[in-house]
Amino acid sequence: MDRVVAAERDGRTVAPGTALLELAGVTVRYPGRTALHDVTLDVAEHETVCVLGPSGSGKSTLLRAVAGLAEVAAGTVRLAGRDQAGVPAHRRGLGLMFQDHQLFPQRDVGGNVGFGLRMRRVPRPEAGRRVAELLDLVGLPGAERRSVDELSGGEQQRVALARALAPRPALLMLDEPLGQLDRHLRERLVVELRELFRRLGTTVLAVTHDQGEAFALADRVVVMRDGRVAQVGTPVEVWSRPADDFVARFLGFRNLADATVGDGVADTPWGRVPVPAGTSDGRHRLLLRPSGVRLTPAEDAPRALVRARTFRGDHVLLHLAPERGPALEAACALREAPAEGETVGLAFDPAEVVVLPAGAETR
Ligand SMILES: Nc1ncnc2c1ncn2[C@@H]1O[C@H](COP(=O)(O)OP(=O)(O)OP(=O)(O)O)[C@@H](O)[C@H]1O
Repeated sequence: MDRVVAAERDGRTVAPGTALLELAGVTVRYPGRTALHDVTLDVAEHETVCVLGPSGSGKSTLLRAVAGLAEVAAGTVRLAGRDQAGVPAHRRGLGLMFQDHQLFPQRDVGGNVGFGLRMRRVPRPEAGRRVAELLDLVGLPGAERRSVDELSGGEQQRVALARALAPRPALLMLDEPLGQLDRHLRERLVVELRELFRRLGTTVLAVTHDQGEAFALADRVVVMRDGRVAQVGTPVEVWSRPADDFVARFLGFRNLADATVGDGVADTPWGRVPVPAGTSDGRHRLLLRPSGVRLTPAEDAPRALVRARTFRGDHVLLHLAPERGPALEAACALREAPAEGETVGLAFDPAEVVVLPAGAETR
């Protein structure tokens, strides 16, 4: 496959190219509601971008706007520099794989994967070669003649992926690509997909509500909230510096409170908490990562009751009811974890305190 060879040669060693997809101020309205507000986003060539967000935040609408399946009320969608206004969905050169991947049950695996090639009148021998190559790539070598309804869910998902990739789309768009699979299979497929996209040099825009999946797959993630972009960044950036209270809560953090900082220490509902060097004085919103809430035998430390413990594999999450302030979560090694009902002293590690903008509380 020439493109595979080229991609393997150039791969990700080339500097990120220009944006393949550019959304500028894109707004989409449905009757009675605006599903996307003024969304601006670039996806570079060879990049995988995952759109994350709660149900109803506009993730699918964003894909639909790019695909030409939702009317753009304001703003522009450009692909390879060309404005897509008025370009019908089937002329945008996109590969689509939606959650209900709907293989054609009356066609065998080869018929499904080759569907887009027949539509494009790719000559039979070449189409056959490409189908075989793609089945190899997705880990189903020689499966051409198998019937799709005898495949497992994961295998069907791979066939759907091969079908989306067959016409060599400039941009592959995935909507909850692994949504219906069990966790174990999803975790495995996510690694395989990432590897596959790297080899092919595919540019991908994917939507998922699963944070783990997005972080494992994406070069960058976009967190959506109520039709707007709440944050864009690499998984590490978003995880280590959530833009605001909403993103922090979406990522599963619960230890959030208003605080007043002075001389490197914050006054919080839980007591005094040291903050990272360089934090400006004044009002802030603080996130205390559970890993930064430490247990201490110090007599003068603020105290908390251990209400519950949740086993998390490599650590235990303690659900604490502090004497002062709202509930806190603390991560602690299994062998050091106190029992439920014990009272413990608390200390806070400034390296695990994240300072969010003041007034960022969202709920
Ligand atoms: N065809 C439609 N007509 C009217 N409203 C719609 C339509 N499609 C979506 N919406 C609304 O637009 C908003 C965004 O929907 P969208 O499907 O983009 O969200 P999502 O983030 O993909 O959600 P989910 O994770 O549940 O799939 C929602 O409030 C939804 O109810």
